[in-house]
Amino acid sequence: MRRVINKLGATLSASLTLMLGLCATTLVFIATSRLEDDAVNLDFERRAALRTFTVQRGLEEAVQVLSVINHFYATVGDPTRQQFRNFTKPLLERYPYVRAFSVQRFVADDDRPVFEALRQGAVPDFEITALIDGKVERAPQLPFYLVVDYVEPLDGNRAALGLDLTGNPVIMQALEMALASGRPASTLPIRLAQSSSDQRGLLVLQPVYRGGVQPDNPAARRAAMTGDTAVVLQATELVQKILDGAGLLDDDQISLRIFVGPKADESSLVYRHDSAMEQSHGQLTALGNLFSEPSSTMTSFDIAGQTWHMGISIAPHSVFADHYGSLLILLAGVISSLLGAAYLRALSMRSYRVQRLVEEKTAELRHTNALLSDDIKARRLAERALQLRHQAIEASANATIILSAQAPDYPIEYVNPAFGRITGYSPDEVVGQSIRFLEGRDSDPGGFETVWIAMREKREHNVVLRNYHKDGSELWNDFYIAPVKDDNGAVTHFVAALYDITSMKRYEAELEFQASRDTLTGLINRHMLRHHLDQAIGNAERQKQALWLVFVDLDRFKFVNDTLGHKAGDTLLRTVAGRLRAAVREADTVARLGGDEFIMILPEQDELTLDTRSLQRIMDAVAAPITLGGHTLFMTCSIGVACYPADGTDGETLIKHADIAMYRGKQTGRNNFQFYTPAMNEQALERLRIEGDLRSALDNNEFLLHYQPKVDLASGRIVGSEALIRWQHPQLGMVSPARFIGLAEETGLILPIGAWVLRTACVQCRRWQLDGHDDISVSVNLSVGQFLQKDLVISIADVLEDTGLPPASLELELTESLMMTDVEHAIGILTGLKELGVRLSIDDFGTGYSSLAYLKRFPIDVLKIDRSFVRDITIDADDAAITASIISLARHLKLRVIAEGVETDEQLDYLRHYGCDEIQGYLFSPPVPAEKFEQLLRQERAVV
Ligand SMILES: Nc1nc2c(ncn2[C@@H]2O[C@H](COP(=O)(O)O[C@H]3[C@@H](O)[C@H](n4cnc5c(=O)[nH]c(N)nc54)O[C@@H]3COP(=O)(O)O)[C@@H](O)[C@H]2O)c(=O)[nH]1
Repeated sequence: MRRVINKLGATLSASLTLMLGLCATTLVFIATSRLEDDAVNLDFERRAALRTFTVQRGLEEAVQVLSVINHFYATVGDPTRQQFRNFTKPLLERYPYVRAFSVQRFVADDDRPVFEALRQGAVPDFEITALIDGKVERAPQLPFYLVVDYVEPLDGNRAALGLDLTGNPVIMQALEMALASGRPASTLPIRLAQSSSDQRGLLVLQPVYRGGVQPDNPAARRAAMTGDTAVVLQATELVQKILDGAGLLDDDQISLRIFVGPKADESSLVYRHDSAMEQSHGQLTALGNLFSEPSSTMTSFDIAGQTWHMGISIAPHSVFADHYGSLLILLAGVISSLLGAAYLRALSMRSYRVQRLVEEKTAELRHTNALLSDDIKARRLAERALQLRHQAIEASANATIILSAQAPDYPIEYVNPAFGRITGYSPDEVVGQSIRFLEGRDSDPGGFETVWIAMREKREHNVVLRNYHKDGSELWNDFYIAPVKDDNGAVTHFVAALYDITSMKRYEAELEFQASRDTLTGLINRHMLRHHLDQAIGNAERQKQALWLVFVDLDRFKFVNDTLGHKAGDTLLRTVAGRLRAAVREADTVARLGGDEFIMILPEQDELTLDTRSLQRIMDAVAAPITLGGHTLFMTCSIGVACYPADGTDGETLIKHADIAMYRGKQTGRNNFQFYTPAMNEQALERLRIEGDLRSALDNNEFLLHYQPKVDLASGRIVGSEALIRWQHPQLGMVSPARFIGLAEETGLILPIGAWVLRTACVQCRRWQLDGHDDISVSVNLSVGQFLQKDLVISIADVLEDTGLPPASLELELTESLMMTDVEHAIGILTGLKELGVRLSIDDFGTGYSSLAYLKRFPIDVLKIDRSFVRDITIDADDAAITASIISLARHLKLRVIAEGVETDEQLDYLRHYGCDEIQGYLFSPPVPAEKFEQLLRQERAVV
C-alpha cells in the first residue's frame, strides 16, 4: 500500500514533475522565441537605419556640391563656357551620381536674336528651345526665357542646352522656393529633356544674383536674380549609386522603396529594390504559415525643400530559421526533466540578459562609430568646400576684398590676385589699409560714403565708384559689399567684390557722345541741338537778352554730291563744319541738322551785342576755296536768321522761322542772309500751295514764254531775245518765274520744264528766222538741275536738229555761281556745249565769287552784267566802277558784254560810254509774248 502510495506519489511526483517539466519547457520555449524575435527586430532596425542614413547623407552631399558651383559662378562673375567646363569636370568625376551641372540665364525676347547669335559662335545650331509634348522644339515667343546656357557634361545632356525652363511649372515652383528660403531647392521628380528613358530626374536649383551677393529678403532676391545654377540628378540612378557605393545592396533580405513628394505613394516612387525572397513571391505564398510576417519601417527626411520617404522592409523568413533554438529546447524540454527545464529557464534568462547587453553595446558602438565616420566625412567635405571656395576666389577674374568689421576704418585683411591685376597694388601695400586709398581727388565723395554707411549699418550695398589705378589712370568699379557673420550672428568681416567696369564706362561715354554728335562732322546733332536751344532760350530769358537762331544751307551742295560723289560731299561737309565752328565764338552752338543744313545759336553776351558782321564772317568762311580731289570748289551759303524773342520764344518756332528766312535767301539769288519777317510766312504758305499745282502745270499747258529783246548798241537793232517763262495759273493769274523756278529746281520738275522751254524757244526763234529775221537768236536760262544732266549736250543737239535752228542762234545763259561751284566739272560741260556750236553766256555776272583766273578757262562768249549793278550805275560809284571793270574785263578776254535791267537813258549813256556791246531792259522793252516780239522785229527801227 505504501509502495503503491509511493509509486503513486512518484508517478504523481513524476507526472507532476513531468507536467511541471512540460510547463517549464513550454515557458522556456516562449521566452526563447521572444528573445529570438527581439534579436531579429534589432538587427532589422540597425540595417534600416544604416541605409536611411547613407541615402540622406548622399543626397545632402549632392546639394552641397551645387552650393560650390553656385559660389564659383557668383565669385567668377560670368565664367566662360570653358571655365565652367574646367570647374565642373573634377566634380563630375568625384560625384558620379550627378547627371549634369547647368547654368540658367534670363534672356529677354528683345535680346533673343543677339543671344542666339552669340551662342552659335560656340554651338553652331544653338537656339532657345522648349519641351513641347515630350519633344524638344524651337521655343515659342515669350516676353523672357530662362535658358539653359551651359550644361556639363555636354555629352548625354545636349538636348537640355538652350532649353527654356519657364514653361516647366515644377522647376519654376522650385525656383520660387529657393528665392523664398534663400537656400537651394529641389524639384519633384520630372521627365528630363535629355533623358530618353522613363526614369525621372530631379533638379536642385540655386539662384544667381546680380553682383554675386545674395540679398537678404525674398523681394530683393527676386529683383536681383539673373539666373540660377542647377545640379541635375537622375533619382533612381542617384540612390542606386549611393547605396551601391556603400555596399548596401548586397543584402538580399532587404527591400527598399524611396518616394519624393508630400505622400509616399506609387506616383512619387523614385526607387525600388526588392529582396530575393520577394522576387520569388509565389513560393512564399505556397509555404504559408511556415514564414514569419515581414518587418518594415518608413522614415521621412527633408532634402532641399522636398520630403523624401524611405520605406525599408525585411523579407518574410522561415520560422524554423529564426526559432531553431527554441524548438530544440522544446524538444529537449519534453524529454528532459523539470530540473533541466528549470536549469534551462535559468540559463536562458541569463543568456537573454547577456545577449541583450551584447546587442545594446554593439548598437552603441556602431552608433558611435557611425557618428565618428559622419563627423570625419562632414569635416572632409567642409574642408574640401572651403578649399574649393578659396581656389575659386583666388582664380576669380574679379577682385575680392575682405575687410575687418572690428577695427576703425575697416582695414583690409585679404585681397585676391585679381585685385592686384585690376588696381596695380600688391597685397603687401594694401593689407591693413582702408579701402579709401583707391579714391582720387575728383572721385565722387558720396560714393564711398554710402559704402561706409552700409558698413556702419552692417548691411550689404552696391555702388559704382570712380577710383584710380596705382598708375593714376581712371578705374571705374562696380562695388558690392556684404557683411560676414560668425556662428553667433555677429558681423566680424565684410566681403567686397570689385568689378572693373572701366572699359564699359568708356564705351558708355563713347555711346553718349555718339548719341549727341553728328557722326560725319562731329558737331552736335539735331537731337542735342534741341537740348542746347532750350538751354540757350532759358538763359536768354533769365538774362533778358536776345539770341539769334541762324539757319545755314549750302548753295548747290547737291551739285557737288552729284558730280564728285558722296565721298567728296562728305569731305566738303566736314570742311564746312570746321569752318563754321571756327567762325563763331566758343559759347555759340554749331549743329548739323542733316544734309547740308546747319544751325547756329548765337546768344547775345553782355559785352557783345549781335551784329550782322558775324553773319558775314560765316558766309566768308564758307566761301573760301575748297580743294577736293583736284577740284577747287567755291561754295556759298544762304542764311536765314530768326531772333529770340521777336520771332519766336520756343526752339521749334525759331528753327521754322529761320528756315523760312533761309529759303527767302535762296530765292533772292542765294549767297546772302535774310532776317525772318512775318511776311515770309505768307510766302512759305504760298510756296506750299504752288508746289502742288506746279506738278500738273506742264500737262495742263499752263506755261508760256515771253521774249525780251537784246539790242546791239553799235547798230541799234534787235539782235537777240531772252526766253523767259511765265505760268498762267488758273487762280493766281500770271505767276512770275521768280516764284516757282527755285521750287521747280528743288522738286526736280525743272528738268521737264527746262526741256519744254528750250524746245519752245528754239521752235519760235527758227520761225522768226524763216519769216525773214535771219540774224535773230534766242537765249535760254539753264538751271543747275539741267546743267548736271548727263545727256545735256545730246539733248540740246537733238532739239537743234529737230527744230532746224542753227546752233549759233542758241545762247545758253548760266549763272556765275553755278559754274564756279566746281570749275573743272563746269569746264568739261561747257566745252561739250561749245563743240556743239552754241553760244554761252555768264548770267548775273559780278554777284558770285568769281575767280578771274578761272574765268579765262571757261569757253564762254558773253558776260551779262547783273542788273543790280546797272540799277545804281549813275548814283553809286562802286556799282559804276564794277560795271566799267566788267566791260573792260570782257574786252580783255575778247568776250561780248551785255547789260541787263537798263531802264533809263542815263544808264544807257554810261554803258555806251564804256563800250558795252548790248543792252536788255525795260528802256527798250519788257519781256513780251512772241507775237508782240514779232511786231518789234517788224518795226525794224533803230531803237537806241
Ligand atoms: N532756269 C530758268 N530760269 C528762268 C526762266 N525764265 C525766267 N527765269 C529766271 O527767273 C528769274 C526771274 O525772271 P523774270 O521774272 O522773267 O525776270 C526777268 C526780266 O523780266 C527781268 N528784267 C528784264 N529787264 C528788266 C529791267 O529793266 N528791270 C527789271 N527790274 N527787271 C528786268 O530780269 C529777269 C531776267 O533776268 P536774267 O535771267 O538774269 O536775264 C530770272 O532769274 C530768270 O533768269 C527759265 O525758263 N528757266
